[in-house]
Parts: sequence; structure tokens; C-alpha cells
Amino acid sequence: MSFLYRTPSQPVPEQGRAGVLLVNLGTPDALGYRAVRRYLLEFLSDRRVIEASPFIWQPILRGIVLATRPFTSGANYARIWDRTRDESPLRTHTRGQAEGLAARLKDEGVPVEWGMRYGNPSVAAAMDRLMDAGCDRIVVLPLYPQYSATTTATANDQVFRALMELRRQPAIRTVPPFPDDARYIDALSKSIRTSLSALPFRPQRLVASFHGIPKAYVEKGDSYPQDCERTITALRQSLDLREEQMPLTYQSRFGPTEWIQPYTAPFVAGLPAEGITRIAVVMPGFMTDCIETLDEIGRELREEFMHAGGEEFALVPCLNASPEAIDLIEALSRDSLAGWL
Ligand SMILES: C=CC1=C(C)c2cc3[nH]c(cc4nc(cc5[nH]c(cc1n2)c(C)c5CCC(=O)O)C(CCC(=O)O)=C4C)c(C)c3C=C
Ligand SMILES: [Fe+2]
Ligand SMILES: [Fe+2]
Repeated sequence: MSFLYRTPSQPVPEQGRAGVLLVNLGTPDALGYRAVRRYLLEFLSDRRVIEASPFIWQPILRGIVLATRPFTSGANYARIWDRTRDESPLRTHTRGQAEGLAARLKDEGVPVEWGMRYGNPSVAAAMDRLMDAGCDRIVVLPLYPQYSATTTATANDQVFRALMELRRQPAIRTVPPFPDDARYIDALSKSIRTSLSALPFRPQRLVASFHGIPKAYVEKGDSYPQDCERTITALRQSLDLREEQMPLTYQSRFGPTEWIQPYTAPFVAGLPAEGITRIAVVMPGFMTDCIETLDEIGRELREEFMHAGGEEFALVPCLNASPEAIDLIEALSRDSLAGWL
């Protein structure tokens, strides 16, 4: 294999061709220690995710963390795994979003591919397929509404890493984050209203839980919490809810350092003591359901809330491949395809 080894199998049409690449986080290929370990090793070796010096972090990762975490995470993945498709929900829903978008863009001859920052299908393979379809310009849509260096930036890094191996590079447009885009807020509002109206109880609180990041990253300039604030402010306005009725919290803390607060779990566990025993939880930062929404919130947090005296707990599903999600993804893609069709 030589440097600059990838050459597309199809020529670019004379008038050029645009394609769209959806990029999501990634998920293990299978259940079991080896597959979960491989995924966690790649994920947690990303220096945008763990900024500590690799000389200090890699021995800890390869020693303590990967000796234990694949077992605990693997048990959690086993609870949410789709046994029929033999894959995790994040992969199913990401594929569903790509297929939904492909159907919308088919008549205009715009191919759509999807790739994962960690694991499979890889971003490089997805890029190859677009180039093989004759694309010379690609819209990259990282599936994160709120910007973070730990997600959006590393997804884009992976795209540009793939470009480094191409003799003939396509033009790239990366879709900006969309924390308070009206079309995103509308899709969320609609999905929340539908979920809440089907509940057999009336929640006293609609808790919004976003994935957290280390506080130090924010102090160094990651604008992620500002984007989460923009989302929640727009969402409260759209649903006509006050701050107290729809509090903002952060979940999924990893490691011993301080992360951005308030933390979802203690916040929710403290609600019954204040007379709040019926809640619904929405996770607007996740475009697809995954281990963090279905297991950490849907199981773990539910148990903690009930144990603390809660009576009713509902989970609002993520947008996944719903028609509202496809409308949103299509609109965002078309913004960046402008002038290319
Ligand atoms: C320092 C560690 C981590 C940071 C920073 C982080 C940021 C971050 N992550 C998401 C979205 C997802 N994370 C998911 C899983 C997951 N996240 C971490 C760690 C950090 N995330 C780990 C170790 C894991 C693996 C699961 C586990 O072992 O607990 C997922 C789900 C993947 C799946 O397969 O279902 C998503 C999605 C965001 C949005 C974010 C920062 C804004
Ligand atoms: Fe994460
Ligand atoms: Fe988690």
C-alpha cells in the first residue's frame, strides 16, 4: 500500500456530482469482551476525547480501564442489543437516517453514505463509496446538534484524515452545528408532545439530559454548554415551559475528574424529596437512541428515581429515523448542498 493509494473506480461526471456523508459516533460491532474492548480502545485513545498525555493515559487505559470496562459496558450493551439484526440501536438508527435521506435525494442523483468515527462502517469506507459513485463534492453532516471538540470536531477530523490518502480530493462542506435551528427545535417539540400525550400520567417535570464533558475542556474553550443552553432555551419557548418545569442536566460522567453540572443522576434522585414523583426525561443532544439513552437513562436512572421514592418515569425516544428526523436531516443537507445540485 503506497501513500496516496486510493483512486475512485468511477470517473466524475462532467458536471460534477455531490454526495452526503452522515457521521455518527460508533458502537461495538458485536457483544463480547473483544469487540467492546476494540471499540473502547479506539474511542478512548482519541486525544480529542481524553486530552491527558498518552504517556500517562495509555498505560491506565490498557491496564485498569480495558481490564474491567468492556465487561461492565458489555453487560449494558447486552441489555439494549437488537438480537434480530445483531447490532446496537445506534447503528440501526443511523442507517435508518441515511436510508431516509437517500430516498429524499435519490431523484436528484445525490448518493448518501454513513460512517462512524470509531469502528464500522468507517468514515474512510463511506468516503470511498461516495467517490466510487463519482462524487467530487461531499456534504459532511456530523450527527451532533451541539458543537463539542469531543464529537463534532473529531468526526470532521476523521473525514479529513481520509482525504489525506486521496490523490484526487473531493470538495468538502461540513454542516455547522444546529443547537437552536427552528427545524431541529420543531422536530424535538413534535416528538416530545407526541410522547407526552400518549403517557398514562402527567409528568411534573420534563428533565432534559445532555451528555456531559469534562469541566476543564469548557474552561479551555469548548463551547458545548453554550450550545446546550441555546437548545434548552429554544425548546422551553417552543413547549411553553418554564426553566423549573424543564431543567437542564448532564449525564454519562466518565472518570474521576469534574464534569459540567448539574449531573443528571443526583438531580433526578433528589426530586422525590421535593414532592416530584412523576417525571419524563428527554435527551435532545442524542440524534439516535443508544446505550446512553436506553440503558443509562432508561434503566439505571429509572431505578435510581424509583428507589428514591419516584412513582412514574417515562423516557422520550430520540428522533431516530422518524419522518421528523429525516425532514431535519434533509433540510440541513440541502442548506449545504446549495449551488451544488
Ligand atoms: C471522556 C470520555 C467521554 C467524553 C468526553 C464523551 C463525550 C460525548 N459522548 C457523546 C455521545 C455518546 N457517547 C456514547 C458512549 C460513550 N461515551 C464515553 C465516554 C465519553 N463521551 C464512553 C466510554 C462510552 C461507551 C459506553 C460506555 O462504556 O459507557 C454514546 C453511545 C454509543 C453506543 O454504542 O451506543 C454516545 C452517542 C457526546 C454527545 C459527547 C459530548 C458532547
Ligand atoms: Fe460519550
Ligand atoms: Fe454511560
